[in-house]
Amino acid sequence: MPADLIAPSILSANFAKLGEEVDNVLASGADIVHFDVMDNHYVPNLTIGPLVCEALRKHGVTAPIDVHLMVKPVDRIIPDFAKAGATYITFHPEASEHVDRTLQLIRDSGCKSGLVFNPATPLTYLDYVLEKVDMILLMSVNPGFGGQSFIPSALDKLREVREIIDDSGLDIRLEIDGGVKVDNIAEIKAAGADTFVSGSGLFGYGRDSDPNRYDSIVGEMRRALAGVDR
Ligand SMILES: O=C(CO)[C@H](O)[C@H](O)COP(=O)(O)O
Ligand SMILES: [Fe+2]
Repeated sequence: MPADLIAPSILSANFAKLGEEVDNVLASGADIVHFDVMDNHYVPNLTIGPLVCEALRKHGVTAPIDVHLMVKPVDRIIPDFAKAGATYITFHPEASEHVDRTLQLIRDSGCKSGLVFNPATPLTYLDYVLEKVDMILLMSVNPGFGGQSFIPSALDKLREVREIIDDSGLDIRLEIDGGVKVDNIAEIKAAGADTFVSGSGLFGYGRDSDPNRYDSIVGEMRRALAGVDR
């Protein structure tokens, strides 16, 4: 069974001291850094690019960096993120002209590849490309902003994807993104997720981040996860 990975979304971190924030949340026991890239075109918000990813690597971050691309077009930014130190690069299939080519480009760039599904995006995008996918990311909010509420239909979708992955016998992570908190993380794992993005639930969206709380929140998430089977 794949290990549970906690993936703080730095979208809700204090950007004025990002390196410190990432160090603190990783020291609290989080596993991978979720890096939200928004282009004010595919989604109505604008965030960070390869320079910031590279800066985190230069700062000394060695944990995997999970780049969630919410951009259109997709392909031209992939080599830049690979050079900047991305570990995973995931993208929304409807933002790519050629999904198979984009997945291949990510792997050829030396990164792990993933497809992201919005709440209303059908899973048929997985047909024919499953063998080129290292991660499936299900959105449990509509993309563009942190701090939104978990959309419950994502639980059924998780169960569906868990079955697809298990039936395939492939080594594919199943990540959930949006509205994940201490109080719902257990039922999300029970539905099949193994990688849990949490932004506002960890850093605190719209209020001051408090590094002293990261230990206790990551600890509470771990305890909640330990109590359920996938
Ligand atoms: O991709 C995202 C938004 O498009 C973010 O990763 C996501 O919303 C995480 O933030 P929160 O845990 O606050 O929902
Ligand atoms: Fe994300």
